[in-house]
Amino acid sequence: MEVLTAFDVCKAYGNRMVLDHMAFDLKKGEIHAILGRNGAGKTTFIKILSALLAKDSGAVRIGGYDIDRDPVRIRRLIGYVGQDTERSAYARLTARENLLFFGRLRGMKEDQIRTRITNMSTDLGFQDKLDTPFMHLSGGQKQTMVIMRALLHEPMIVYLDEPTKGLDPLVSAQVRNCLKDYARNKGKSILLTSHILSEVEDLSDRVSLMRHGARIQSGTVLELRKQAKASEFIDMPKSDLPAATQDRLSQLPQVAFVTEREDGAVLSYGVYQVWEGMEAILQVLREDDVRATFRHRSLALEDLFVMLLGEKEEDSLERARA
Ligand SMILES: Nc1ncnc2c1ncn2[C@@H]1O[C@H](COP(=O)(O)OP(=O)(O)OP(=O)(O)O)[C@@H](O)[C@H]1O
Repeated sequence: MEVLTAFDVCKAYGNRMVLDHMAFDLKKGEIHAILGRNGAGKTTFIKILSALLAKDSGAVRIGGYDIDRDPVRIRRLIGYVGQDTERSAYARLTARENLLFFGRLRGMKEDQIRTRITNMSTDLGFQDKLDTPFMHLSGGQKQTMVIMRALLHEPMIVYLDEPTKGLDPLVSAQVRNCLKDYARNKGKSILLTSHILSEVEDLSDRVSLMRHGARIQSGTVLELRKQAKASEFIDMPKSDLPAATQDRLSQLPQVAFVTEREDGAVLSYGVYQVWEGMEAILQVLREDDVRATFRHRSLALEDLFVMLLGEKEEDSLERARA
């Protein structure tokens, strides 16, 4: 059952189209991640879904309400964790005072707020920070408190814009467990954006890929994996491969996709059949008398990101498999 549907949502800043007929839906109890490169329009879209920013056209329904007719009711149904953590709480109040204040504002009873604070702070290892003024918390601790603020009144839908940005690995894992529990055991829905693809893979039931303000793909991580142009990768240090060998390898019919790791140090050759691919690659290395260290690995969400969203896709590094 859908708790949120959005159709044909358009938004321009001046004459720059940022959302171009964006469509999206969120089901009850679902964690749905929106992925896209910087500037794809994710934050703008979430602000529109939160009734914080007006769209130019299109339709959004949340919990049976239309966002143009019932923005106030819709705001009551959602919790929002934006990227501006600093301005999401009162600096001089302690974390507990902030949470009590926002809970009261949401119409919660005092004992209900206190119980939620105790439970969430235990889950997130935040008990000993509750009485620290917000301004004296570290960046990660502030972020944790802002997440608690969003979940406090147990809203039907929570939007999280890069929720674990700036958190250490332990706290990130606690936040992820807390979010999973919120969706799986309380039946709530979560929309998140993240650039940490392992996190998306761990958390999400569904993923939507966004490019230039529009959704270009949607599905489970498994479904997206099936669309990949290659399923196995042979990684080799670029410095081990002369340019001529790189050319020959990229021309191999067994190689469906070539990508370069962000730092430019490693080339990844995507193949369908690992043995067949490896044999062909080794043959070229032998013929060119090149000694290269190489590593085999299976497809990661990062590879999908480059294949489906990356600029390299348009750069002809990738060749369609005949
Ligand atoms: N208030 C604004 N006025 C003008 N342009 C804006 C405004 N807010 C965002 N933009 C532009 O709209 C585009 C989409 O921005 P948005 O923040 O929605 O992207 P995003 O996908 O969330 O990016 P990121 O992953 O970097 O957070 C960007 O090019 C941005 O510069």
